Amino acid sequence: MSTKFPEVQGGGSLILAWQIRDKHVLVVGGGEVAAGRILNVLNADAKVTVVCPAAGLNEEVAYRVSQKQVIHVDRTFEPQDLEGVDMVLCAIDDPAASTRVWQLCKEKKIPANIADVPPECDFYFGSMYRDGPLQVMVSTNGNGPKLASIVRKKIAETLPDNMGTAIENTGKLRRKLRHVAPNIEEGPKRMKWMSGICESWSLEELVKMDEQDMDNVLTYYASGKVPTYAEVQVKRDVQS
Ligand SMILES: C[C@@]1(CC(=O)O)C2=NC(=C\c3[nH]c(c(CCC(=O)O)c3CC(=O)O)Cc3[nH]c(c(CC(=O)O)c3CCC(=O)O)/C=C3\N/C(=C\2)[C@@H](CCC(=O)O)[C@]3(C)CC(=O)O)/[C@H]1CCC(=O)O
Ligand SMILES: NC(=O)c1ccc[n+]([C@@H]2O[C@H](COP(=O)([O-])OP(=O)(O)OC[C@H]3O[C@@H](n4cnc5c(N)ncnc54)[C@H](O)[C@@H]3O)[C@@H](O)[C@H]2O)c1
Repeated sequence: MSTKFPEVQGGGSLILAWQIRDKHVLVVGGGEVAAGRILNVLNADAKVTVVCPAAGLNEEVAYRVSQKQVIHVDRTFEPQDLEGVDMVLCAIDDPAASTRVWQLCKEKKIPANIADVPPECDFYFGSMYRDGPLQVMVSTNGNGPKLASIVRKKIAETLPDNMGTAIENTGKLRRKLRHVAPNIEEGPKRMKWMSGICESWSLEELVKMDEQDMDNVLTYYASGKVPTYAEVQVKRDVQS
């Protein structure tokens, strides 16, 4: 039966942008897969501890340890390592030990990912594209990780190189707008005006927008008018 509401399509994942800034992430293992996990969580500003015998560290993980980007515990995993930890990422070549890590995490209610063991994952990793503030993640929900990487590359090919800069500038403009119109009651007007700018300005215009343009475009906000890029440039000519 078709209704006016979206059909529920069970069997998917809840894809979120998890905020782990300054949270404690424990990475168990220091091989190639661990290196990828470490980069992912460092990119999200987490505080990272790696537990792994020094002899097992690969070149990239050893580099992160030497740069003090992560704390290194030079031995195999022990249950006390879970003390004060907010998330666990396990990537070791010892299935029995990794199942033990998983069980302990469940006892302590710590979200965990045991690489390559879907039944022992609270969340899966996905294939990631990053351009400044823009992140695109592709998941095949366990069906084909290699295909996730192929789809991610196809999506990335369709995105302009400067998409990240356009988004960064939009973020700056939105923050400035909140200074100009800080009141909660202004929410609907603020959102309508901001959406208007995003819809009517081209990507190139958003990329070119500098501080002076931002201050000029914000002078239109009070009236609710969404100016064109050209109108904002006219103000600039008068100012110089
Ligand atoms: C996306 C990516 C992210 C990342 O890990 O960062 C990722 N795997 C990647 C690569 C990859 N992994 C494997 C191959 C070999 C080819 C192949 O098997 O297809 C390749 C290809 C390669 O290495 O190029 C082996 C593999 N992977 C899993 C199993 C167990 C199983 O399926 O039961 C087996 C062993 C199967 C066996 O023994 O035969 C399971 C998982 N791998 C996931 C994520 C989660 C589901 C994501 C999704 O479905 O979208 C999930 C469920 C859990 C998790 O680990 O989080 C990353 C690509 C990053 C990139 O390049 O952009
Ligand atoms: N999801 C994925 O994308 C993916 C892809 C390839 C492999 N894997 C799986 O991830 C796991 C790790 O792969 P890898 O290529 O990084 O392996 P690796 O052999 O390069 O690294 C394993 C690391 O675990 C360490 N280790 C072993 N037992 C430990 C313990 N008890 N405590 C702490 N450290 C311990 C070793 O010293 C080594 O550093 C394997 O199980 C592999 O099947 C996952």
